[in-house]
Amino acid sequence: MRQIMAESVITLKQVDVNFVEKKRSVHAVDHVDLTVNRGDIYGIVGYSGAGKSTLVRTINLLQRPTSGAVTVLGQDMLALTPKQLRLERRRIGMIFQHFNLMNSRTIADNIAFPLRGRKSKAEIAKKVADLLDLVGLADRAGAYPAELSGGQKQRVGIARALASDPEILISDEATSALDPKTTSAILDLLQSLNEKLGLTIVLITHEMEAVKQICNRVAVMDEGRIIERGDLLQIFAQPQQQLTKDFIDTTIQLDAALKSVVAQPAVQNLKPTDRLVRLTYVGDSTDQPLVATLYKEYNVVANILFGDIQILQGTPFGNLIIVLSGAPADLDRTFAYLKANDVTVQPIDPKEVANS
Ligand SMILES: Nc1ncnc2c1ncn2[C@@H]1O[C@H](COP(=O)(O)OP(=O)(O)OP(=O)(O)O)[C@@H](O)[C@H]1O
Repeated sequence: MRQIMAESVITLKQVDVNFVEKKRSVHAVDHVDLTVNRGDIYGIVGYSGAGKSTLVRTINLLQRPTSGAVTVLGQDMLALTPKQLRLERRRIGMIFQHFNLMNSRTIADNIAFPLRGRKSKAEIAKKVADLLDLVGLADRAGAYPAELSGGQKQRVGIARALASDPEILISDEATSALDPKTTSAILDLLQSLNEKLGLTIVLITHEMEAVKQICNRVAVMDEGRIIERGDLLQIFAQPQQQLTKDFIDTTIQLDAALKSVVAQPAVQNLKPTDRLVRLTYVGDSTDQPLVATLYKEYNVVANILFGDIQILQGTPFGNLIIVLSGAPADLDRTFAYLKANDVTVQPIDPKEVANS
């Protein structure tokens, strides 16, 4: 059988960035290893100051690492001459939070800018028209940036980044200045470019929601280090680090759900043997068969107080807050059954939630 091997397009090995200033030094990136494969949409998530921007800027050497190795599309980036580096950077597009457009030039001129002197006027005009079409702005070629909405400006940023047909696109908080609906539309556009053009995307963000929408792989960054990484589904199903869990919980607004759940009578009047738990699962088990099985097979009644099912890469990701009532031995068998079926069970202490 023919095996399709993943082709690595970005490899960072022990990349370290230390900013030394007069009075202090900042270890912005701390010996990071990272491999991004062709066709990935690789999310890097972390709070402000975690080192995400600095890390991704080492990919195209906008930031030179203090030490470590950077290989992009088979090139040892640190071995390139300045001229070679300029050429290599054309294969790595970049988009930014604040769009970085030239306000005195039209949309078409902004997109044409990286192509000047490299192609004939007619070729540039054709390319710009194709790019505007690709990002859904075919009718705005003559407009100026100030006449566009934030989402439209980012579409121009994307078109400009694609002008030199890059194989990799780095997105540095590209949706952070946009409202949720516009964010979602821009993420959809990035996903369609990944599919249509085979574009590899590295997406840095402080919003797990964005990662959830389009990424197939994710790394969580904290204090310059990658503290956890993996396939999106694997990370959502079995997060190991508290920070990763916190980021995932933001996507289901769990804190708000817990607060309202613990105020409900079903929780206020828990019997000593009742168990208030959170169930998390990735995959086919949906709430209804699960609840039916617990009752039929184990005599345990499950009262669902909160349920959230999202679809990640076509696979359900479910979170239930539930009261389980039954005889202690039946409850024990229920927990064993849930564990065997890869459903994570976490006890919830109502007092702790109420006081948090
Ligand atoms: N050129 C610089 N000189 C000195 N310190 C810097 C420089 N660039 C970044 N830093 C510091 O490095 C750390 C990491 O910053 P970085 O911008 O990479 O984080 P981030 O996760 O991208 O956060 P944000 O989303 O806020 O940009 C921060 O403490 C920051 O102050």
